[in-house]
Amino acid sequence: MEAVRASAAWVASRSSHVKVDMLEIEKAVDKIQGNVPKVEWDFEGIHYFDNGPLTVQYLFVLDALNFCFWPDKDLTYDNLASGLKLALEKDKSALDADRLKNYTGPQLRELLNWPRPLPIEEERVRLLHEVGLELERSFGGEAANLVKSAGNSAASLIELITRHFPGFRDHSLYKGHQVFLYKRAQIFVADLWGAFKGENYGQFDDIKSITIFADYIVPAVLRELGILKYESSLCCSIDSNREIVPGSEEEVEIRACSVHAVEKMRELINKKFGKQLLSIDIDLWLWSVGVQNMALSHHRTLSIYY
Ligand SMILES: Nc1nc2c(c(CN[C@H]3C=C[C@H](O)[C@@H]3O)cn2[C@@H]2O[C@H](COP(=O)(O)O)[C@@H](O)[C@H]2O)c(=O)[nH]1
Repeated sequence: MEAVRASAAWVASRSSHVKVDMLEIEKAVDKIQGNVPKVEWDFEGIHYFDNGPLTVQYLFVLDALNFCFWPDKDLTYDNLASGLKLALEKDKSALDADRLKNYTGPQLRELLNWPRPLPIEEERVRLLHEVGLELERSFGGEAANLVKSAGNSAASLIELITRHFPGFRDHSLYKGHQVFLYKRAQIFVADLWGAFKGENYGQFDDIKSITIFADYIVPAVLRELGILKYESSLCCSIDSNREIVPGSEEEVEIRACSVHAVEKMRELINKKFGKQLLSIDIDLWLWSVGVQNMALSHHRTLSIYY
């Protein structure tokens, strides 16, 4: 994803509220001697997997809704992944395109077995409808056909997704420049790759083009490691749980600098230790550290992108 890598670097070079500390990247890399702890995809054991097209449908719906859990303090990504899994195990047609087109908010809650309205529920419902309609119109109702159309290319799949599904167009304007982060489109590719272990629907010959997924957990871990430095008013806002406006310089800088910092970390590890590490490997390690550390404060932005 050259557009993501390039625009993240562009933001990092002009950033004023967030800085990437290269010395701290070097220290972190030396500390682990270039050995990024290997974290297995689905280390939590919460995802649906049957090695076929229904898994692809599951992952696409999962990543269509994979954003903004924090407004409900009890809701996490785990609830979404395991809720959709249980729903599918009960009813194999629960995620069929014609069903996705018609879910209401209360039905979605019921599907996920969640007792109260979900954060930004109307948007979640709208995005489900968008997925159902467009899958039906252009891909015979099946996310598996969307993946097949990309011909084992991660970059082509991301292009297809962002062309057909506006809800996945995770971009913003920063100092007059269009910045692409494509978090949910990229994480869908990574989920396919992880679930199918690089084969079948998970075979992507250019998997190394994927960057990390700019969410609200990885930046918090990078800050904790000292790799991201925030100016004091931003520190204050985050530590006091004040919301950061979507599309603000602060928000774009936090996300773009996270992508850029991990790209620099990966380049350094690969150069210094002769490895072929992927950004996905670093992402899953940092993310798993972050979600297990409940004390980390993260930035809070109401967004459908992450
Ligand atoms: N960078 C990055 N962000 C990720 C994930 C995942 C899950 N990936 C699955 C794939 C394989 C594993 O087995 C994982 O289960 C979710 N998120 C983001 O985190 C936030 C939710 O946090 P909390 O509210 O605490 O649940 C939210 O923005 C969500 O979009 C990841 O891998 N990387």
